[in-house]
Parts: sequence; structure tokens; C-alpha cells
Amino acid sequence: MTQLFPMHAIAIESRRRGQRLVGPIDLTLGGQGATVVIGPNGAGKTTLLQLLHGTARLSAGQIDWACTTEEARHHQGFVFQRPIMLRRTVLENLIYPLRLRGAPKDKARKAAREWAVRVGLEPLLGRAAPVLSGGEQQKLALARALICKPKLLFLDEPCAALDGRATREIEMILQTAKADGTRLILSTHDLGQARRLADDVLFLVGGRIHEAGRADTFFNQPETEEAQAFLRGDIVE
Ligand SMILES: Nc1ncnc2c1ncn2[C@@H]1O[C@H](COP(=O)(O)OP(=O)(O)OP(=O)(O)O)[C@@H](O)[C@H]1O
Repeated sequence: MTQLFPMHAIAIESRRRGQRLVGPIDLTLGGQGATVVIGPNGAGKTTLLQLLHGTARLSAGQIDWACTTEEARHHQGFVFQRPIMLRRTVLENLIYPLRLRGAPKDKARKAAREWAVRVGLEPLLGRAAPVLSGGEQQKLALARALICKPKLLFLDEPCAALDGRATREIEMILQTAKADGTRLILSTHDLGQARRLADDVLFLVGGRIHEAGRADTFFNQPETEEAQAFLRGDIVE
């Protein structure tokens, strides 16, 4: 069975037009739990997730998975802040990633129905995905990612535009995915969400990891002045 972890990111950087946006960052990830990436606007959270996932180009450094990079990519999913829906039904959106991976039609259909039930979208299976509400679309995006049983799921501000109820539903799906063994890495501006979901925290400022560690330690005894200020709700730049 393919093992992704431990993953070692060594001195990774993202530069644009000669300007360093993120890095250098060194990071080791073990195979369990949820890592929550927090930090002010422009700190580099999205870019870091994309570098790790391989959708943004490394300007320097390297990422070593316990398997090949190709295998690692195959076992990852990425959920965006604004979900990208196929202009097809909910059912077809769920079937699509499985068919892409070669699953037979019947099997894909069965899994799609099971996932629709799990995330509460069963009554909407025949509806066109683009007309779903924001919360419904995000649940669909999550189910579409999880249906492939990723070993690692990146989520970039998955609840940014959602109300409390939709956020709670998404968080429950994420907690179940984590309990089922999916490694989560998500960015959020919602400190309440970070406290609820995080096992580990990466606190980014200015493209660098400013503080990192166990969530309870970070939230209860942040070491740096910037982290203390950020947790108080002060402006950190
Ligand atoms: N394609 C790009 N070209 C130039 N600069 C970019 C590009 N993408 C991101 N940046 C810059 O890189 C920095 C990090 O951006 P990023 O979106 O990763 O931050 P973030 O922490 O996710 O921000 P936010 O909380 O606002 O979503 C920002 O200064 C941003 O302007």
C-alpha cells in the first residue's frame, strides 16, 4: 500500500518576478491528524498549500514524499474556497472523479449515492450542481474529493463564505474523514474553526512559518508576540 508520509519539504520557496512570496520553509508532515494553516492576509497560506500539492511551481527547494511524487499526487485531493462545479447534475459531479480513475459505471454510481447520503445531498442528486447554494456546493466539492479516498486532503478556506450551520456540517464531514484516516491540511481565517479542527498549527507571517506546533500549546501558550497578537485579534503584518 502506498505510503505518503513522512513528507519532508526542504527550503521550499515560491518567487514571482524575482520577489520571494513564500519561503524558505522547512516542514515535516506525519501521516495523521489535521494541520491548520493560519496567518494574516497575504501571509502565503494558499501558496504553501499549492506548493505542497504540486499545483504551484517550486522556485527553490524540494518536497520528498515517502513514495514517488506521482503516487503522492494520485492520493491527494484539493478543495477550494469557491468550489468548481461541473455543469452537470450532483450525481454526475460525484461520479466524474471515479470514472476518471477508471471505476466501472455501476460502482461509481453506487459510491456516488452513498456519498450523497453521507453529506446530506441525496435529495439533490438530480439537480444541476451550479444552482446549488454555497453550502451545498461546498459539501458536494468535499464529497467529490473524499469519494476518491485521498490519503491527504488540502482545503483552502473551505468555509469562508458559509454560515454557521453549513460550517458545522462541513466540519463534521472533515472530522469523520480524519477519523477514517485522511490527513487534512487546511487554511482558515476562522480561529474558532482552527481551534475545533487543528491537531497542529502552522502560523505564517510574511511567507515564513513564524510558529508551529501542537494546537493546544499554540492556542494556550503562543510563544511569539505576533502569534499572541494574532490570537487577540490584533492586526499582524
Ligand atoms: N500569481 C501571483 N503573482 C504574484 N503574486 C502573487 C500571486 N499569487 C499570490 N501572490 C502574492 O503572494 C502572497 C501570498 O499570497 P497567498 O494567496 O498565498 O496568501 P494567503 O495567506 O492565502 O492570503 P489570504 O489570507 O488573503 O487568502 C501575497 O502577497 C500575494 O499577493
